Amino acid sequence: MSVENVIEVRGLQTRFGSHVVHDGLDLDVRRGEILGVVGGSGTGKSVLLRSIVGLNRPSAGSIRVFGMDLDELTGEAREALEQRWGVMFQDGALFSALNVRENVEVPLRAVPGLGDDRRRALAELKVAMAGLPRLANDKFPSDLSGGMRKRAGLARALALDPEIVFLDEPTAGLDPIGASAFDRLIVALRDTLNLSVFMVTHDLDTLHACCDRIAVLAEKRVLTTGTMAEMLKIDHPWVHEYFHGPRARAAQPLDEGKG
Ligand SMILES: Nc1ncnc2c1ncn2[C@@H]1O[C@H](COP(=O)(O)OP(=O)(O)OP(=O)(O)O)[C@@H](O)[C@H]1O
Repeated sequence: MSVENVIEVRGLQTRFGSHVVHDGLDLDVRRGEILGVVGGSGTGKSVLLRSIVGLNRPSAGSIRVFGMDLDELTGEAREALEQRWGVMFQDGALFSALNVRENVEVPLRAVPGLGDDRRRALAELKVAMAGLPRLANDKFPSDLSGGMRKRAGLARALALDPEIVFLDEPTAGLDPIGASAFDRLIVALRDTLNLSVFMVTHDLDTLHACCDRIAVLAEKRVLTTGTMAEMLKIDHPWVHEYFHGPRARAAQPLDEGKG
């Protein structure tokens, strides 16, 4: 059975002035998978996410999402493609002057013919789906904990019933219990909504708990992709240190740690 790729990146080069961040980067994201993107600080994980969603223009190479190149689309066609994904940025990127429900309503305002009541009800549904209590709807970002802000950002990413969700370090800054609850939420949402998930993370527990495959960014490209079991066998200094270092051992589920 052939695997359907929802994202295909080929020969991507990204440069800022003389600083080359990506050079000859290839990556596939398969429909229905949770792909974890890891790499040292500054290897260009967030820039890759921003490039795929069209916020950063590549210097060379191609990025196709659902078989379409964002750069070749204009106007309504580009908007239609952009509405097939949702992005949760690292700090939630919420509008501080809007409460949680109003933040989630922002993308819904682009839907033609959606009345105020229905838009409000839909936003409240997404807030609930992101695991926030009803009373969170009326709170402003400054009144929320870091974990609640992340969930509000997730609710906004889900507003338009996306097929792909991009998550930039979803568990960063969360306590271990909050992070593990967030991991479970991501898997549950993928399963119930048939999402494909592109997730930048440093969190080894999240990689174990959520990710079907992992892509490692190093040397300006995707050095390797595979399952956690495959990562454990890679003989590259950074990959080995990352997946076998002290933190990795602590994150390993007990059955994997044996033998
Ligand atoms: N708009 C920009 N202009 C110039 N340089 C940039 C810009 N955006 C990112 N960079 C540079 O690109 C490199 C990669 O940044 P990026 O944020 O993608 O790293 P990262 O892998 O996500 O790191 P971290 O794990 O620390 O978040 C960094 O050196 C950063 O300074």
